[in-house]
Order: sequence, then structure tokens, then C-alpha cells
Amino acid sequence: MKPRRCPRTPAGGHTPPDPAGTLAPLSGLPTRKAARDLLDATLEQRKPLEDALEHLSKRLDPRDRAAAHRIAAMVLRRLSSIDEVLAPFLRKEPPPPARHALRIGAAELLLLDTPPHAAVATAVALAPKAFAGLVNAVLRKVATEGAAVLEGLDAARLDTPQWLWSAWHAAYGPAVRAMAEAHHGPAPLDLTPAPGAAPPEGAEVLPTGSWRFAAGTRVTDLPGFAEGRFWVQDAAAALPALLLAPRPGERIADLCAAPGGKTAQLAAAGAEVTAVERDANRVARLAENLARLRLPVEIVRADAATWTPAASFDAILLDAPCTATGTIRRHPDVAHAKRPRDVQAAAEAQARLLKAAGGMLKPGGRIIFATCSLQPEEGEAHLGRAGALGLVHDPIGPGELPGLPEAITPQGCLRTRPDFWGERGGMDGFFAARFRKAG
Ligand SMILES: C[S@@+](CC[C@H](N)C(=O)[O-])C[C@H]1O[C@@H](n2cnc3c(N)ncnc32)[C@H](O)[C@@H]1O
Repeated sequence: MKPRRCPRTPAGGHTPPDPAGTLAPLSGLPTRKAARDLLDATLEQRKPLEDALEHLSKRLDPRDRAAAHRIAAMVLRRLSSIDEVLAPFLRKEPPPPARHALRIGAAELLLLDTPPHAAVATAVALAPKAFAGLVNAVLRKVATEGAAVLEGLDAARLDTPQWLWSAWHAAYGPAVRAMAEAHHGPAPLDLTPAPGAAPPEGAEVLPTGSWRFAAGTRVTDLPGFAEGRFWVQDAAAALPALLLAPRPGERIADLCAAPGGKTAQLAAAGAEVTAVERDANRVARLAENLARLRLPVEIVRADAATWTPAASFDAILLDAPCTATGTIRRHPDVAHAKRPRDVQAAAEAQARLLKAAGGMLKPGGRIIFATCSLQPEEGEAHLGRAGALGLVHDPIGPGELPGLPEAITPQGCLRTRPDFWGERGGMDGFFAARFRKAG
């Protein structure tokens, strides 16, 4: 299977991907129908949640859409815990539409503070007629006995697919528990400021320069959005471009560019940026985002693995497509969509892209290779192969990331995890390594 395109937080003004419980109270059936459609798309059809959200009816009220997103995200985050609570009350497996109605009802009863009568009544209305009685009976049981069952579960372990738990335990040891626990909560809204922009009221200014707002904050409501004074980008996602240290006038290629968070950082620093992106829809989104930010960038629609530039570059940012397991807080569907074989396929595509990128670089030029995956095959494992491509590892120094020394590995790579800065709301899992082209 080809690596899925990156579901990373868009740089523009789209709905924050994981609204928290700060939204308006849940409305009625249209919200739950939309939540069921999101679960059907992600769990039955294995579509990305972000794509499923775009396919919801355009007639759906934005508040219903946000509430549906909140319910579906909670079910996806706590899927196995919810199924475990339901299990004692089910004698046989109900068909998916009834199972989803049950999951939605249970999530609302146990995790979303919906008044019990509303949670049960809407789930019953949502279920196929033949299963309405069952959904009613099971959710009444869940309403009275479910909280105690939930309390007794090892939720961090249950809600993490076994293969991910094992892989993270092998890579990070006991920290796997804190990583899994970090996936239970919604992610805050992080912004990267344009140079010289002042933070809007309420922002927490992070040591690495990002601005942080509570989960559920709508970026479009913040003053300065329309004027392009900032863009949405997780604090960890902003680090690879910082480590490239772009300088004014340098020719820099951003090889896997959409939706453009890193392109914007490079261009805002005054570099002459060429942004390469393969997917036509994402090229359009990249162009839209850069237009809002008023940043001049050359956009090329091409496959970066085969594209040949007219002249070589001073520096390259390769934010390669990956399994995105570092973004599960924002994209809880990733935990259910990915399989071990996807890691291997992604790692192979990344190796091809790194090789092509090396060929586009001037002698002495620098490159940052980054992925938003927590799997070492998509990160640390590439270090050993770079030498054969004429790329020399350039370790990141301890002083390069203010306030985040734990993110620099003994080898001098960037490795962030969802549990880092836990007291501040966490961050995406990212890997980055810096190389220089020999010569
Ligand atoms: C990890 S995301 C990039 C996120 C982006 N750098 C940012 O910070 O906003 C990867 C992107 O690479 C694109 N992509 C995947 N394979 C590609 C290829 N061979 N050539 C060019 N773009 C590619 C995907 O469509 C996706 O938009």
C-alpha cells in the first residue's frame, strides 16, 4: 500500500482537527448522523477522518459539524475501551450501523457529559429500526453500570493497537504508557507567527516560538488571521524548518510541501522557496494558504522522487509522507487505519525521496529530512543509509532547541513525542535529521 498522504494540520483556516469539549452543547439527530457517517468512513471504509469531514453534507450547520467531529474523534480515541464496556451487554455482534449507534451513545454517556436521556434517545433514533430496542436496553445498562466498568480498564493499553504498543515499547521503553495516555486528550491549537507579529490575547508563547491556545479555539476567530499574521502548525511540526535555519536569499526547495506550514516558515525567513507537491488538490490548498499569508513562493506540481530542477539548491526541506503515527492526538483515525506493512512501504518511499533530494543539492548544501511518525523505521533507520547517498550527518546541538533538550537524541537527531511538554498540552511526534552534501 502506498503511504497515505499526510493528514497534518492545515496551514489555513480550516476547522481545527480535534475540537475539544468547549463547543456548543450537542444538538440533535443531524449531529449524531454525521458522527455515524464519520465512523463509517473511517472504520468501515478506512478513509482519513479529514477527508470524511470534507464529505459531510454542505447543508450541515457548522456547529453540528463540529459536534459530530467531537463525538467521532472521542469514539476513535477510546474505541476499544468503549467496545469493552459494551461487550457484557451484547450476546452477538450487531451490524456496523447499530454498533456505531451504541458507540456514539456510550461515548456521550461516559466521556462527553451528554445528559443520559439525550444520549440514549438520539442513539435509539440513529439505530436501524430492527435494533432500536437493543440499543435502548444496552445504553440504559451503560448509563448505570458503564462508568464503573470504564474505571477498571487499562485504557491507555486497550486504546492503543497492539502492534503500535509493541513497536513504541521497543523504541521508547516504559514511556509508551505516557505516549498512549497523551492520545486520550484533544490537542491544543498551535500557531506559528509571521516575523514580528505580536501574539493575540490568550496565547501561551512556547519556548520554541510557537503560540498555543486551548483545544477547540477557532483559528478564524483570532485577530490577525485574515491579515496572515500566523498559521496553524503544531509546535513540533515547526521545528524541522527552524533546524534548517533558512537565510534571506537562499534558494531552498520544500519537497513535500502541502498544506504549507513549513514552506511558510522558509519563505517568511526571506528564502527563495520552491514548493513541490504531487497531489493536485493539495497544491490548491497550498496556494490558498500562501496567498492568505502573502508569501511569494514558486509552486511546482510534481513527484519529488523524479522531478529535476533547473538548478541545484542551497538547502532542502524534505518533510516526507509517512504513516503519521505522531499525529494521533489530532487524527485519532490514524491508529485504526495503519498496519505494520504501511510502515515498511512508507520507509521505502522516504528512502527514494531522500536519494532524489540529495541529487538536487549543491555540494556543501544542507538538508533536513523529517517525518511525523513515531516509528523508528521512518526516522532513525534512515541515518545509516544517508552516507551511501553522499550525505553527511550534521548533528543538532543541545542549544538549538530552547526549552526542549529532551527532544535531541544522543545521535543528534530531533525526536519529539506526544507526551513531551505534557503539562503544557503535549506535541506531535516528529523525527528530523540534518545532513550536508559532501563535496
Ligand atoms: C508530510 S505531508 C507535508 C506537510 C508539509 N510539509 C507541511 O508542513 O505543511 C507530505 C506531503 O507530501 C506530498 N507528497 C507525497 N509524496 C510526494 C512526492 N513523491 N512528491 C511530492 N509530494 C509528495 C503529500 O501529498 C503531502 O501533501
